[in-house]
Amino acid sequence: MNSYSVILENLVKYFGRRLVFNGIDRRFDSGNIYGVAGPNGSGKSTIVKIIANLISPTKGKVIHLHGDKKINYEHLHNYIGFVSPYLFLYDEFTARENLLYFSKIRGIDYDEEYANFLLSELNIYKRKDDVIRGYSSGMKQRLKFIFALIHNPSLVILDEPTSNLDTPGKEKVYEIIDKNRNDKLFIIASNEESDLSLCGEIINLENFKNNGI
Ligand SMILES: Nc1ncnc2c1ncn2[C@@H]1O[C@H](COP(=O)(O)OP(=O)(O)OP(=O)(O)O)[C@@H](O)[C@H]1O
Repeated sequence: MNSYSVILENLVKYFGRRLVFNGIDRRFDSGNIYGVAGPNGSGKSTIVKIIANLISPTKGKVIHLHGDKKINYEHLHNYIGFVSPYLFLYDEFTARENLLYFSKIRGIDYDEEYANFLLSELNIYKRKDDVIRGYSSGMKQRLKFIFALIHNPSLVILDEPTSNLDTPGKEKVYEIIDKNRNDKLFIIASNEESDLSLCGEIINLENFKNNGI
């Protein structure tokens, strides 16, 4: 498996005149788990969305490397798994249909066996043919993990990964992260101490608020 890296070069984000963060230079390498911390509104979701190329930085850039090859943004979705409170599932479809259509949209072969394995791991296999509308918030969160992992991505970005999860759900998520920590790159945005305790290195966004004055 090739290594995967994300390089942030002088990343700056403003929304209008409000500075979110300024001057972030970092390199993240696979085989590691990185944390992004900071109080509510400090920019954790914003920075991970920028890393996933869902929104643009005001200044600076993000480089994704697979081995020593730079990845074009149009192919980025093949390499990234993203769990986020901002990710929406199709409420009228079942879990299985959601996974199937998601794979089609992404142009990846749907691996039913692997999907069933993940559904069992996350303990929602028995509900896979129920429409999502009837899922609890914790079940939806479990399904988001399956979405993030189904295409075996090199980079897994987790924004508030354990929100709505019960203790067995959290433990399962930590177990999956631990199993994959050697060959994937994990970036976890969270304020939960138990999430951050998995991380070898933590960026606190409070340290990137100065205006350069
Ligand atoms: N689309 C947007 N337009 C304007 N301001 C925004 C937008 N998205 C986020 N912000 C602002 O950017 C700042 C950072 O928000 P963000 O959601 O990244 O913080 P967070 O650290 O993830 O917060 P929380 O811990 O509450 O989830 C906040 O001041 C927020 O109001």
